Amino acid sequence: MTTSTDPLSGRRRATLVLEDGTTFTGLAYGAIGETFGEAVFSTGMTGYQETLTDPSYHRQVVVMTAPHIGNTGVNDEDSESKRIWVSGYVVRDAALRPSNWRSQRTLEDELAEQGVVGICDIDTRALTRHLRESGAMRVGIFSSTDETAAVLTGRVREQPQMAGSELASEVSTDTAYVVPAQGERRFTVAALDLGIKAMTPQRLAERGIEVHVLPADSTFEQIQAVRPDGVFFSNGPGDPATAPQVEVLQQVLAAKVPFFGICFGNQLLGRALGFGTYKLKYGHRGINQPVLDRTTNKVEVTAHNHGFAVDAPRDGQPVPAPAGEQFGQVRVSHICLNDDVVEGLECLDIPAFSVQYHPEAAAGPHDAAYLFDRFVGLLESKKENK
Ligand SMILES: NC(=O)CC[C@H](N)C(=O)O
Repeated sequence: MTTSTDPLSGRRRATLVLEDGTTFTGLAYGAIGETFGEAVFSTGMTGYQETLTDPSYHRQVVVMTAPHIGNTGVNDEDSESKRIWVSGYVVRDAALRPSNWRSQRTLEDELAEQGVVGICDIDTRALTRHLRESGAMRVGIFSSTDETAAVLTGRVREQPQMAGSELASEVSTDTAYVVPAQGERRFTVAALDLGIKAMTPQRLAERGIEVHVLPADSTFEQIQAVRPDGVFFSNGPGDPATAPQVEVLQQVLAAKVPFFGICFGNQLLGRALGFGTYKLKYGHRGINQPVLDRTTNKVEVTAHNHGFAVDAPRDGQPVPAPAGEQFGQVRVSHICLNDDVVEGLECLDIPAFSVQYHPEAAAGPHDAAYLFDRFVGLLESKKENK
């Protein structure tokens, strides 16, 4: 494949190679070099800064279906963590210059500075359709090698699969920290950082919760040490089937400490209750996914980023938790209206629930903000019964 310079744009040529041998030729975007990951697509039309900095995208190459990316630049306020986590970035038409009153730098400079290899000027519709038909798969982006397509395909196939990868430990905080409650402190929550997005503790703090963010390898004793009124498990990258935190969560549930989980946290609640998790063909990523909340029968438009899902009875009928009597009855509380994928779990006998999507809404619609209030409700009822 050639890495010669395109005379019109002055950019180097770059190649995207999927593990099935499909290749797309475009132009280098961001850092020059090579990168690998799982190719996934996001349908969000805004919020690329939040997407790029969401630790759940660790080891994924994100293809944006919105054709024009970079228009609003990058600022110091919207990042969901301290760095960009995607391992590669694929866009159709990179904005030549940002135009937004909040913009402080260009997206391309940010990608280059953080060493994120990307590609632009490829047919992202064709690539997305391919991923939709064939499923998410391993991919490489190359802008610094002249090796043949066959050689590059072979190198892509040597990369680890997403299924079976334990990644939360690679993105979690090394040390615990506290996000103070805004206004009067009403509750203390221990939040296990499996790849937590900055907006999540923020949403809790806004409701008078002091949030103790703890490293992913925290033990039940370390969680108890902050004397929490409730426990939260965050979003995060990787395959939930590999997560060692399930045992800790079972201890939390057995102790009847109020629990709320988001995304990876929902998958871990599913596994702690004895359900399986499985890999979706191409996942849900975007900010316009319709979900039904069975408690209110309301439909909400929600932000998603998940490639795995919980395998639990979808009809919403309560069933005994397969992991044992101590967990009581559980039901699927939320369902995706596009494809019937499980989007939420609710325990009926212990104070625990979770959702597969993103009520913190960064980026995304705020329809699901009520879930944080539901958690506060659980914390309140537990405190009253103490
Ligand atoms: N955003 C998340 O927490 C993602 C969870 C998990 N890694 C998945 O892809 O399904």
